[in-house]
Amino acid sequence: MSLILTPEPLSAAAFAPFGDVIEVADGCNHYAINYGRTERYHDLAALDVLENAGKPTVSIFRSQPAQFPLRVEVMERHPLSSQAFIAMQRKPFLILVAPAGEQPQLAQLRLFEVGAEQGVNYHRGVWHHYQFSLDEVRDFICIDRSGGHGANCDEYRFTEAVYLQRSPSI
Ligand SMILES: NC(=O)N[C@@H](O)C(=O)O
Ligand code: NI
Repeated sequence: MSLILTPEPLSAAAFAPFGDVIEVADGCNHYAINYGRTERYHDLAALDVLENAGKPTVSIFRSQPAQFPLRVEVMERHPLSSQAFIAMQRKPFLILVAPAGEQPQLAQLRLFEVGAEQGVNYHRGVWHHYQFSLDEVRDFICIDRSGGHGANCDEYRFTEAVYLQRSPSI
C-alpha cells in the first residue's frame, strides 16, 4: 500500500510543530529603519546553532529539481541545530516534514508548499527531506550550524512506498 502526499499551503500556524515560517506577515515585529527608507521585519526565526560549540553558518544550496511523483527514500534530522532555507529566486518549493522523535511517523508526514515570498526554519530534530527544487536548478540560502563537535545529521530510510505529488498550482 502506497502513501501519496499532496502539498498544503504553508502558514505559521500549520508549521508551528516543525519550525518557523520566514515571511512578512501580520503580527511580525517590524519597524522603520534607515531614516524611514527600510522597514525591518525583525527576528523571524529561532536560530538554534550554538550546541556543542557550533557556530551560525550561511551557505548557498544549488539544488537539483525533483522529478514527480517523487518516491521518498530517506528523511533526515539535525539533533544539534535548526536549519533554515530561503529561495534566492523567489520561486515556490516543497518541503516534507515530520515531528521530532525517534523516527518519522508515516501518519504525521506533512508536505508543504513554500510560497515565493516565504522561507522556513526547521527546529532541531525535526525530520525533513533534503532540499530539492522544482523545474529548474535553484539556489537557496541555508542558515544552519557548522563547526563544533557531534554528529548532526541522522537519516531514516523508508521501507514503505511514500510518494510526493505536486499540486496543479505549482
Ligand atoms: N546535508 C545538508 O547539509 N543538507 C540537508 O541537511 C538538507 O536539509 O538539505
Ligand atoms: Ni537538513
